[in-house]
Amino acid sequence: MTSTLVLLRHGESEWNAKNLFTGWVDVQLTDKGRGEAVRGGEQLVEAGILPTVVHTSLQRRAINTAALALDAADRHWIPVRRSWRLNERHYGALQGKDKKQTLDQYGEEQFMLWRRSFDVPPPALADDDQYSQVGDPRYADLGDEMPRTECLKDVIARLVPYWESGIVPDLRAGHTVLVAAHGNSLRAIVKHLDGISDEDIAGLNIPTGMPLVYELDDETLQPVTKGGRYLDPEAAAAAAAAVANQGR
Ligand SMILES: O=C(O)[C@@H](CO)OP(=O)(O)O
Repeated sequence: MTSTLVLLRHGESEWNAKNLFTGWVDVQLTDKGRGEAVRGGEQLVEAGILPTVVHTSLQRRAINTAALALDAADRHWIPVRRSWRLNERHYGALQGKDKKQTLDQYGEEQFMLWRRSFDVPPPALADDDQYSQVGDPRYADLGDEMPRTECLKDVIARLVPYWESGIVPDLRAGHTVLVAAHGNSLRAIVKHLDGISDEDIAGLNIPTGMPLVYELDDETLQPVTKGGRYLDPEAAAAAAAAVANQGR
């Protein structure tokens, strides 16, 4: 027997459209992003995959994507769980910076280290920066855990406890679980599930608004098929390549 897990990156956000590093800045979806979210929900219906519980980050692009996709699937009523541990990677001092300008200023190697290396975080964001989340009430309980920058390794360290305590129990209870989150928090889940090496994860990119479906063995919760499956694999491959090329 298997359990079904659906990973869904939010639809295009306003800062995706402007090519800005986003991280914990709580930007809105664009009209295109809202359309992607609805289409994601329609794809789930066409595939006969109906979520019975949804997990989201605390960021509106993921929250609103989940709501739009579930509404399109007539599943707007299912239980919702949210955690900061599903938030996008905190992008440190790069938050709000233009990706192309950053590439031009620092060069390809440093740019890609910051974007995709496993363990090199960008410089920390100052607490008085306009894009800091210090003082945001939704993070009031975090105390020392509140990040000022993160690399993917840091995201895995804060996300896996939620995977174990929040998502695994729902899978074990037989739920079809939808996780609506972000490019890098979902890369963390995929790395954890598929056992991808610290080097190889650099090459993995997740497109916006496209459901990625994993069947997990009930006993081990290991993927039956590594990498899962996109419901529209050709469109997902093209969109993932575009994410990889951002800044160029
Ligand atoms: O800016 C961000 O927060 C992320 C996702 O949009 O960007 P990147 O793909 O460069 O990690």
